[in-house]
Amino acid sequence: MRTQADNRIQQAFDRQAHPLFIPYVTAGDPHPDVTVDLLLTLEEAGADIIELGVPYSDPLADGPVIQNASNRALQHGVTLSKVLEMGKEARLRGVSVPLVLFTYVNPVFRMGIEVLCRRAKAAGFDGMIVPDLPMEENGELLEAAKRHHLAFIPLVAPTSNERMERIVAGARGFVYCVSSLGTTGTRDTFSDDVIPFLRRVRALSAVPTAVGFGVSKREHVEAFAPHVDAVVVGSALVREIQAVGDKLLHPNRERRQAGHAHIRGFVRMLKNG
Ligand SMILES: O=P(O)(O)OC[C@@H](O)[C@@H](O)c1c[nH]c2ccccc12
Repeated sequence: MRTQADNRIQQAFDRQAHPLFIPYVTAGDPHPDVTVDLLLTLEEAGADIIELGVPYSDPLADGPVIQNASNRALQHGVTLSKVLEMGKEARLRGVSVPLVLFTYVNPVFRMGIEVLCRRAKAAGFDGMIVPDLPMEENGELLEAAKRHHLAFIPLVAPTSNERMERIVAGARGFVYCVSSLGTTGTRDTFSDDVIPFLRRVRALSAVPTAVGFGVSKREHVEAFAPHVDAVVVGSALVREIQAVGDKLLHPNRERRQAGHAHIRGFVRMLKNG
């Protein structure tokens, strides 16, 4: 039985041309007051689903770009609770694309799995990604997510091998295929075995598949497009946001709008070429 959240994410996959474009941004970077404006800008630019990252002090899976974004957000006191409030504000201000809460597992345990799932759903989130919670330990979160109609989106890596089937079997919303080992961060090229890996996951998965890690150029999107249902772009976008951070925070409205126009242009270039 498809739940409402699956439906909102599933509707995105049913209605939009594939691959969908899924940007990741760190909530609170460059400032908490800018985050919801950025979500509106990303939706205007054509984002089909948005991954909103909770900054964390020990982001093991992240490269320097997102580590720095997390640090900037943490300096502004951004917490999991505040990110949930941003989700609520985004819905009130008309963000309609599915929102996926991205968080490391510690903040989840600190808030409590049941409380987090209830509050995330109430705040308008449709799914969640928790990269440092292995399948063998995700049972309680999987159950709570299902109870609260939140899609639990697992990560699979080229090294998942025999665990891949079980990881994919628990997926709701979509499966996140990690293109390469190591941490997040833009890459110029990808190994030849990424596409066979993507095809393997797609053959196993009952839900759509997305590829992330390193996607930063239009040619990456074009190369992966036939083999996935969505592409995720984080670091390359976070880097652009940092580049126009001063504009996004400028007291002058025209300067702020120029910052948002830059982000819209970057997303459109990646998504549409
Ligand atoms: O930054 P990249 O290389 O474009 O990859 C997406 C990534 O940023 C986003 O999905 C994400 C941010 N932090 C993560 C940690 C683990 C897995 C995924 C992520």
